[in-house]
Amino acid sequence: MSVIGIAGAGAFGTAMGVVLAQTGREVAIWAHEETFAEEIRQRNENARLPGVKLPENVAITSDIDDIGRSELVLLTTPMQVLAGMLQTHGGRLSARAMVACCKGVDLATGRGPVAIIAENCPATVPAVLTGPSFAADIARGLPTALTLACADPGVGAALQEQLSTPTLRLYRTTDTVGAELGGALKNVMAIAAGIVIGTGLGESARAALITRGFAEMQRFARAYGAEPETLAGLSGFGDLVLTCTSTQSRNFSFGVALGKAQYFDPEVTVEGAATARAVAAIATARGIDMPVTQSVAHVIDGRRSISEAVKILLSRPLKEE
Ligand SMILES: NC(=O)C1=CN([C@@H]2O[C@H](COP(=O)(O)OP(=O)(O)OC[C@H]3O[C@@H](n4cnc5c(N)ncnc54)[C@H](OP(=O)(O)O)[C@@H]3O)[C@@H](O)[C@H]2O)C=CC1
Ligand SMILES: O=C(CO)COP(=O)(O)O
Repeated sequence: MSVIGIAGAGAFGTAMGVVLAQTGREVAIWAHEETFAEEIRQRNENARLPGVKLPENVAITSDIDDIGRSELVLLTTPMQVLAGMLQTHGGRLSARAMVACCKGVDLATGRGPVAIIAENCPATVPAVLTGPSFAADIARGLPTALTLACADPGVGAALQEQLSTPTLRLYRTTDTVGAELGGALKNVMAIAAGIVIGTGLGESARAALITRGFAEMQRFARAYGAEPETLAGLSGFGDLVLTCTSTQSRNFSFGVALGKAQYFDPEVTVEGAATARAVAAIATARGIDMPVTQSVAHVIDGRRSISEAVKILLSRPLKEE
């Protein structure tokens, strides 16, 4: 039986490993540090996904060769380390398809995961798995629906079959650009929504922010040739709603902490921060109007206070919706 390889032993990689193993398949999860791999093996649990025991058919390894010959590899590292990881290890991965689960835009290059996979692993077919799904929900077997995007329709259909489970329902598209941008941009909006709630601006303001944030996401994605339907689907609108309204979201919680001027653990993965900076820079260079994203980038870099950012957003010229 073929092994499903998972590169990145965080909450999401572990949750995917658990749910896929429940269908009887062999899964190998690669951690980049042996000490962490050993800790997971000892406890039969990953501290990044507490309370979830690993089934017997999930192996934890720190040897990239243990996932090297997998037919299929899920890439579950944070976005900002994806390029470095594939530059180092991509040559050892011979998978026919690699499915990026990370959400964001690479700050150094302005690229999404598909372009990074294509550059580092040209023989593989890149795909994207994204949508509204907290790792803890997936691992607990709660119903979850995601978008599987692959430009090759045949490979996309095969991946959809391979990665769907009784609780994880995948919808298919060939629009990888729309899928990866939806997942990247919703995290920026979640930080903004968190700031709105943290500063006490209210639920009405959050609804306005989500709606105008969605308009902004669509504008940016359109400039890259994405299909509007993709943005309106699970990978865009669906994930935007989840992440902007749940305290389970790290991006939202980071925004709340910013709004309340409270400490936030820098070790926590907050993909929207680097993505806000990356997208703001691209938007400026390409003349794409992205006021919420620009404000988030300014606030997290300390170049603007939250009250200044809100004032600027509210004093923009009145226009048609
Ligand atoms: N958690 C969730 O609910 C969801 C997450 N995602 C996405 O999945 C991606 C991963 O998130 P998540 O699993 O939550 O993150 P976590 O913070 O839980 O884990 C990230 C993992 O990546 C590891 N890592 C760090 N640097 C490297 C590297 N250079 N090479 C290999 N591994 C590395 C970390 O190891 P260490 O700490 O030991 O350095 C850690 O185990 C993100 O893009 C996120 O947006 C998508 C949907 C849901
Ligand atoms: O992407 C996610 C849900 O779909 C997880 O969101 P956070 O990274 O904000 O926790």
